[in-house]
Formats: sequence, structure tokens, C-alpha cells
Amino acid sequence: MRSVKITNSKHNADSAIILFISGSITLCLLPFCVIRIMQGDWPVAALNVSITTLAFALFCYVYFTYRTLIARWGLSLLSMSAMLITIHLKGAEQILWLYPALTTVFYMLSAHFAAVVGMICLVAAFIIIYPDVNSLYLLTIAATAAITFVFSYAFSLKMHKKAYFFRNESETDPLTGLGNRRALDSKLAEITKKIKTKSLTSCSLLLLDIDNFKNINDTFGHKCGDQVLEAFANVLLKGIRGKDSAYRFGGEEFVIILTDTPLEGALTLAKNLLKDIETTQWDMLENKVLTSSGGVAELDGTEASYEWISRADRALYEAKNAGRNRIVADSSNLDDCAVA
Ligand SMILES: Nc1nc2c(ncn2[C@@H]2O[C@H](COP(=O)(O)OP(=O)(O)OP(=O)(O)O)[C@@H](O)[C@H]2O)c(=O)[nH]1
Repeated sequence: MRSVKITNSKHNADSAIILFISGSITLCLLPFCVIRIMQGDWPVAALNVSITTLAFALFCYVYFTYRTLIARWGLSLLSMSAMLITIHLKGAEQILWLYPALTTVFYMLSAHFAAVVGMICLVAAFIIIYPDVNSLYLLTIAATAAITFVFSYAFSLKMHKKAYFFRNESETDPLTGLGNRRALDSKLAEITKKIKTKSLTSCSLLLLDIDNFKNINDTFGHKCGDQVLEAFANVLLKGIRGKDSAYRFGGEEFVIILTDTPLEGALTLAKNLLKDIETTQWDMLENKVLTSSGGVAELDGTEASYEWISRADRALYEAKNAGRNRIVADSSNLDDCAVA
């Protein structure tokens, strides 16, 4: 039997960058906290200590939870408020902090959110410095801030669109348009986490394999085999519910994640899918009947995702050995659930 290995990712490039930024802020500001306290410059000392503490808290949050969304917002609001308080405390010449703060926000947030946050802070900064600077200086700051804002916005928009495109491409199987192994890995990690935290009560997995697919390639050619895989994926998509998701696991094997579905429900759905497949008219196969076999397993809440998929794989193996064109439920969840 094939060995099935699913990897669970920990820190990715995204969280590593947030850790680096929040860690750097903490380390860089720590000496200034000490210096300002020793100088008795209490307002600035309080500001430095607050920023250092918040940056360290965000570092710990990302380090232990691997989550970056709150940290992105935290670092954005931190940089903007630190910039505004610094200008307020130390005078209008500190407006130069506006530029790094603005680019930080456009790096951390999506372009539209960053534009809103950035605009509010720009207006606030101008209100603070307005009484202390002449009109020419104010105009210079306004022009340079506007250029930085527009370029940061355009760059951020382009970057996020590209990131979305590449994420989509990297998680899609090019032949069938279904999610690929990478997308499945993410989904399995998400589901196992939800089950462990009890935000999802049940979830089943169906591993489906086309029967005697090698014969199709040998008889009708590889191109026809590809057409069958494409059409097979469409039958699956039509047969599953909106909350379910389908993936190409590899070759002629497919995985369907049935959210909020205990084993009995998954068996019924899998049985219906098998009927759909059997009754579909396969023009490219000169209307010969196509069958498939499947293994179903319900996630038990304590196991890792690779154990869950391995149980479905063992059930699929049993279905193949029992003569194909059938669904077998993993016996550790339910006994004698073979359905023809
Ligand atoms: N056309 C096509 N064939 C593929 C693709 N990926 C894998 N295959 C073929 O799928 C076939 C799978 O064969 P087997 O693993 O022997 O399985 P099977 O013939 O379906 O037999 P059972 O699973 O035991 O019913 C192999 O011949 C692979 O070359 C693909 O993307 N396109």
C-alpha cells in the first residue's frame, strides 16, 4: 500500500517577517527605554516602553499562535500611533517618521485598509504640525506624503493581486481545476484544528479512486484518460454540497472533505456519488460504464491529519480488494459499513 504523508506547516515566510519586524523593534527600542528613563525624560520613556512592550507582545503572539492577521494590524496601528505621539511630543520636525510609518502600513495591510488607515493618520499628522510650520513646508510635506502614499498604494495593490494569483495557481490542479495536494494540506490543517478547538463538531473524508484507470489509458489513449479525469472532477463537483470541497490527491485519486458530516452521512453522500459516476454518459469512453471505489473515515478529534487520511486509504484498499465499485468505511469508526 502507498505511504501517505501530509505535512503540517509551522512558521512560514509571512510569520517569519512579522517576527523579524516585531523582534527588531523590541531589541532596537530597549536601549532607548533605559536611556530615556536614566535621563528622566518621562513622556518619551513612557512612549518607548509602551511601543517595546506591545512589539514584544505581538512577537510572542505570532511565535506561539502562528497567526499574523492581528499582528499585522497591531504593528500598523503601533507604527502610526507612535509616529503621531512622537510628533506631538517632540515637534513638527519629527514628521519625517511619517514616511516609514506609511510604508509599514502598506506592507502590513491590504491596499484598501492601508489607504484608509494611512489617510486618517496623514490628516491627524497635518493637524498636529499645522500651527508650527510655514505654508511652504506644509506644502512640501503634503506633496511628498501624497507621492509616497500613491506609490505605496499602487505597489501594495499589485503585490497583493500577484500574491492572490500565485496562491491560487499553486493550490490548483491544472488538469481538473480542483484543489491540489497543497490546498488539501491547508484544508486538513484547518479542519483538524477546528475539530480540536470544537468549532466544528464532525468532518469526514472520502478518498475516491477511479477503477481500472490504467485500462482506459491503454485502450483509449492518455489524452482520453485526461478528459476522463476532467469530466470525473465535474461529476464530483456537481454531487457535493456547497460546504464540501474536492481535491485531486494524485493520479486518478480524489479527496472530498465533507464538513459537518458524521460517518453515516458521508457514506450516503459517497454512495450517491458512486451512482452519479456509474450513470454518467462517458462519451470519450464510447459510453462504456466507469466505476470508482472509495474509503471513508470520520475525523476522531485526537488524530493528526495524516492518520485520518491513512484510515481512509486503508478503507479504499479494502474496497478495491472486495471487488471495486463500492465504498468502505474505516472499520475503526464503524463496523461492517461496506456498501455496494
Ligand atoms: N491520462 C492520465 N493518466 C494518469 C494520470 N495520472 C496517473 N495516470 C495513470 O493512472 C494509472 C493508474 O493505474 P493504477 O495505479 O494501476 O490503477 P488502476 O488501473 O486504476 O487500478 P485500480 O486502482 O486498482 O482499480 C496509471 O496508468 C497512470 O499512468 C494523468 O494525469 N493522466
